[in-house]
Order: sequence, then structure tokens, then C-alpha cells
Amino acid sequence: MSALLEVRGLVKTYGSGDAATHVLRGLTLALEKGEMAALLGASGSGKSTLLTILGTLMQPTSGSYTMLGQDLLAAGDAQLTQFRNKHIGFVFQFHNLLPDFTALENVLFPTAVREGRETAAARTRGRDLLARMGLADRIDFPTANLSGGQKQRVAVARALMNAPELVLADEPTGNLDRASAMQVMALIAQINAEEGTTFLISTHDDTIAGLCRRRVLVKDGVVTG
Ligand SMILES: Nc1ncnc2c1ncn2[C@@H]1O[C@H](COP(=O)(O)OP(=O)(O)OP(=O)(O)O)[C@@H](O)[C@H]1O
Repeated sequence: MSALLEVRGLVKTYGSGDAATHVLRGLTLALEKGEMAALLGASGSGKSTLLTILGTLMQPTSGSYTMLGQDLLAAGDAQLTQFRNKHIGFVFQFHNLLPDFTALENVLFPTAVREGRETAAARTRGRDLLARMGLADRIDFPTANLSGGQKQRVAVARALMNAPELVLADEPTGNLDRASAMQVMALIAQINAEEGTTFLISTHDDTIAGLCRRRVLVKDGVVTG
């Protein structure tokens, strides 16, 4: 495996003065290409903060961040947007799907908006991903009519649409029952094995963490294990 990303000495402080919350206190973490890692830590330890910074959606207070050889803290907004669209996928606990649109439209939407058009190749990839998520018979269903587990599988397919090197998942199984959670994790593991996509998955659930090959524990603002 080779290096995908590295953050060093990451500090994130929200607010200032008496109201300051010191969340990350010099955190260092490297992820290799093809890793599947669980991100663990008590509530409020900074997991979402770290995922948001890794996703280039927020700047740290200080520290360094390189991914695929690029210094992402030196990049401008337009450059970051382009980098994020190409290389990073996101899955959240609340999937943010458009309920009136079909599963396929939801998967294609971000790519179509970015490119200003919807290509045949994109439709083929979207259909293929939904089929691999076990949703071949739900491709043309409005997502409002899908179960929670099915919706989350659509969200995983959407995150994978551009074949990103990195997928950041913030409690992706947090509101699913055990069977659906295990199904989503099995599909993530399959994509990890087949496409070499790196996953960093925050979770409070030991069983979910046990399905990942590596555990990253955040405590007192640093990685402790
Ligand atoms: N925008 C913000 N402004 C001020 N404080 C914030 C902001 N976002 C998060 N925090 C604080 O930073 C700390 C870390 O929050 P974060 O959401 O990163 O933790 P977490 O580990 O993801 O928690 P959980 O497991 O409960 O989701 C918390 O104390 C939170 O209240």
C-alpha cells in the first residue's frame, strides 16, 4: 500500500477566548491507499470535526494536510472544490437524498450538476453501483419509497459515483437496524476490496468497528490508538 493522505499536528479550535473549544490538539494521522478504518472516540471527541477537515469542507486552525501529494491547506477554493469532487466521497448518517427523485437520479445528480450533462457512461456506472448495492429492482423508485437501509445504500452508491480514492463516512449506519447496518458494511467492504477505495468510517458501534481492518481512536484531541 502507498500513502493516500497525511495530516500532521492538526489543531482545531472553535470560537475564541473564554468561549473557545479546543477539539483537535495536534492530531497526526496517515491513511494508506486501500485502507478500511474505523474512526472511534467518545461523543464530542472531534470525529465529525476531523472528517469535515479531511473532506476539505473546513480549514483547521493550524497543522498540515497533504493528499495525493498535494498541500490541501495551500489550495484555493476553486481548486479545493475540484479536488474534492474528483477524489472524495461522503456518506452521512442522514443521507440527504432528494425524496421525489429516483434512486438512479439521486446517484447521478451530483455528477450531472458538476459536468452540466448526464452521460451514457455515468448512467451505466450509476446503474452498476446500485445493482452492486443490491438495489437493481429499485433503480427507478423515488427514494421516498425506500426503506432506511435501502436509502443508505443509495447514499453509498452516490458517494462512489466518481470512483473517489477516499470515502469519508460519518456514522453511516447510525440510524439503521442491525441487519441493514451489516448489509451496508458488507457492501462497503466489497467496494474496498474490489476498487481499492479507502474508507474512514466514524462509529460508536463496536461490531461495526470490528468489520474494519484498522481502528483510529481519537481522545483528548489526538489519535491514541
Ligand atoms: N461549529 C461549531 N462551533 C462550536 N463548537 C463546535 C462546532 N462544531 C462542533 N463543536 C464542538 O466540538 C466538539 C467536537 O464535536 P464533533 O461533532 O466533532 O464530535 P464527535 O466526536 O463527532 O461527536 P459525536 O460522536 O457526538 O457525533 C464538541 O464539543 C462540539 O460541541
